[in-house]
Amino acid sequence: MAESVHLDRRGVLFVLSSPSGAGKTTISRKMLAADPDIALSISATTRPPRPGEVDGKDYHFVDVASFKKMAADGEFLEWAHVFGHRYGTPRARVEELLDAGKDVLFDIDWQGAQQLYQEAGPDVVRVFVLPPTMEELERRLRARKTDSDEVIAARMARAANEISHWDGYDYVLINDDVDACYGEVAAILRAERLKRRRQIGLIGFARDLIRSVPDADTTI
Ligand SMILES: Nc1nc2c(ncn2[C@@H]2O[C@H](COP(=O)(O)OP(=O)(O)O)[C@@H](O)[C@H]2O)c(=O)[nH]1
Ligand SMILES: Nc1ncnc2c1ncn2[C@@H]1O[C@H](COP(=O)(O)OP(=O)(O)O)[C@@H](O)[C@H]1O
Repeated sequence: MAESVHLDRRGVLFVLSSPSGAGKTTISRKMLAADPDIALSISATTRPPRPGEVDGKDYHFVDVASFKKMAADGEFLEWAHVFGHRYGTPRARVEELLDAGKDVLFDIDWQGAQQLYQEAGPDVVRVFVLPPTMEELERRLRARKTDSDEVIAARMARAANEISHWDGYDYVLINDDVDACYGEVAAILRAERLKRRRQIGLIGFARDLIRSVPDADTTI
């Protein structure tokens, strides 16, 4: 059997955004569990941890002074205020993952998606997840049992604003059935990985194929 071919490619910066409660964390976890070639960008945040969240795994939980220092030192690829707290993407981990040949998953809001796109342009793939209805969104926020009524009300109040940015994304999905939605997200990632401009190894591979034909007619 012929040796299998491995071609180098540019990593995908895969952004998942949604109004709070629509299911992006659930979908992210499925992606990370199923696919060893993509890893999560772990954001820093000044919001307090929720029960079950692990420092350094879900977020880096930091105080405002530390966050401000990180921002002033240029440690963030992007950062934004969300729900009265600061959230930012540390640059170093993203660079390390890309250097190691991984794709990177970002669970960030529309402001982050916009800033990342300004930094990394065509390497970024932006996916927005919508809830089937606003009633279902609120039901999910309550079912999660991680936030007080006050926090849930603030997240619902902000949801319409977040949704209004849907048209700044490359793909928009409705998370009705979570497995179906995850299947769509996985299909997007598979197709984006195959894009010609990401497959930088193709240039040499195609050239070698052509050169390997002794009397190739390469005139057009
Ligand atoms: N711009 C930006 N947004 C972030 C970052 N990390 C998380 N977010 C967004 O901040 C919002 C609040 O996140 P969180 O408090 O974990 O609640 P969630 O909406 O239930 O996931 C979500 O829209 C996240 O996508 C970040 O590093 N940068
Ligand atoms: N398609 C779905 N149908 C029903 N419940 C869902 C679905 N997707 C996610 N959930 C649930 O809704 C809640 C919010 O999901 P989560 O992934 O935390 O949202 P987000 O990260 O967007 O805030 C969680 O309890 C999760 O289990």
